[in-house]
Amino acid sequence: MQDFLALAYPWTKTLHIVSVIAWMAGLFYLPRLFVYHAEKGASAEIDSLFKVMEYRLLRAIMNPAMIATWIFGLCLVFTPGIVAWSMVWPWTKAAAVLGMTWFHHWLGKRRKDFERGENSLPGRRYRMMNEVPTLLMIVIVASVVVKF
Ligand code: HEM
Repeated sequence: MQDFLALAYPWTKTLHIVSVIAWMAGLFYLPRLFVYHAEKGASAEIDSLFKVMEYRLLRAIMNPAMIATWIFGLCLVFTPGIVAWSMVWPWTKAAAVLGMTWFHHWLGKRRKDFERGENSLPGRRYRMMNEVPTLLMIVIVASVVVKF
């Protein structure tokens, strides 16, 4: 298994980065949809259009992309010689990735609130929360590139 992971390393990393891009696109876009939904979703027609967009973005893109990111990321973790747990970067990356996964689930809960017509947060709050994935992404990319 270790030999296979070492051989597959460039492809595993390619698939990891591709899944990360798809996941991040959704993590940036879904809170933007929530901003507009919270502020402009008054008419029944607009409300149901937002609900369909949010459902499809989460189910068809973000959930599969998050699962693929985790699978290929864990394959990289088990590839021999890639992660040195004595260094700091694997721990900062792991903490930020757990934060990103929490944020994904938080968005999923807010989507259900909108679906039930029970959203209680203003657009301003979603604008603020939109900064969370940006900050986590900076920590993650610095961790894997600088490798402090
Ligand atoms: C979900 C759990 C994740 C795990 C277990 C994981 C794990 C890993 C591992 C072990 C590497 C290999 C580092 C190397 O080849 O030196 C890697 C590479 C990378 N990861 Fe992740 N990762 C995860 C999520 C993410 C996320 C959310 C992002 C971006 C926001 C990300 C961005 C990257 C990038 C850009 C690389 C390539 C770095 C390079 O080779 O220069 N990863 N990941």
